[in-house]
Amino acid sequence: MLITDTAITLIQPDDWHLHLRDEEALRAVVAHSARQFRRAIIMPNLRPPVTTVEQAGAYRDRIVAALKEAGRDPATFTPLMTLYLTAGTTAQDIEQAAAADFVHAVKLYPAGATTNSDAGVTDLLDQCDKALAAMEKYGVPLLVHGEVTDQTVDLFDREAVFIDRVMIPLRQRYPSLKVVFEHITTKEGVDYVTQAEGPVAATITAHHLLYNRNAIFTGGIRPHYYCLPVLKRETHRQALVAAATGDSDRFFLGTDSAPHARGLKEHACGCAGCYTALHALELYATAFEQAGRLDRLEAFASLNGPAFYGLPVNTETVTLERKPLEVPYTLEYGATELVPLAAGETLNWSFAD
Ligand SMILES: NC(=O)N[C@@H](CC(=O)O)C(=O)O
Ligand SMILES: [Zn+2]
Ligand SMILES: [Zn+2]
Repeated sequence: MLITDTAITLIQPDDWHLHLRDEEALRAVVAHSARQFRRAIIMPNLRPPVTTVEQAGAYRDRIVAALKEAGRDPATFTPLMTLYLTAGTTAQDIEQAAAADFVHAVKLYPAGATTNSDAGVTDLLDQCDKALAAMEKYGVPLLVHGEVTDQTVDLFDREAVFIDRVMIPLRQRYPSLKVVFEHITTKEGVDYVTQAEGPVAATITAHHLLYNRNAIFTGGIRPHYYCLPVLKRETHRQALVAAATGDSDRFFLGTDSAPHARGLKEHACGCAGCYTALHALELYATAFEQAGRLDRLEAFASLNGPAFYGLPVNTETVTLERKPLEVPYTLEYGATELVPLAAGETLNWSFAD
């Protein structure tokens, strides 16, 4: 990694948590991720969800076609596909996933926890024993949206309660199962991942590093800062920054870039998700620079993820220049519009093409 007063050059990063959607939306966003990242773990929460290897293969083909249509060489961006875990996922589904070179993980959405999670699992340990045992056996990682959906649990406590009610019993029953605690948002999440025995890691988004929950309520309600798990108080943000910029190799980059049409965000019941694929590395660099730890960006963005997934480190490099980047107010999104995170603000870094 090379850091000068005017630029940072690092091994090209990967995005270990990305929503690309489908059809028009996919065509509108895919080039943004392909511009900055070499690979990405593609979330399977489409409607209907991607539950089989066959569906994952077809989705991958649509991503590749969209890349070509956007004028990008598909050889420069590899979608790493995932399956959506349901009560119907069989050991055979997992065996097929393990045998398919383009499927890299299985994703747990607790039913009702987030966008397109209705097909998710209502009781993981009860419903998914055979699938989890097969994942442990074949080394297929389980990616978790780690929030309980119990309506008696406060929204801001759902991640911490998930650790006690689901994560700890899960890891006791399947101690060698690889688990990625996706988009962690709390000090409890950081502490758990730092201390847990066995193959456990976590992704952290740029928005959870940059903002606390005040961002949702600054001068009025700001729907473009609403995502799940929701932003937390400042002490949690600080714990996330310490984890991302610290010495543990268990934390790595996952943008959770989750596009929703502007009209569905600015709505009486607005969708959860922040769009960050446009300027992901600029946002992460801003957070690492604020912490005085730009030197840790490469491990977080480019080294720790491949090590956990057992994939090679990329050979290409990318450069961020210290040059103001004005984040646009809106982007085209099929026939509608998309509002990127930090719209209208100016960042100190610009990705160099
Ligand atoms: N993060 C979000 O707020 N939304 C994601 C789903 C998810 O990752 O939970 C989405 O698909 O829109
Ligand atoms: Zn999620
Ligand atoms: Zn997500």
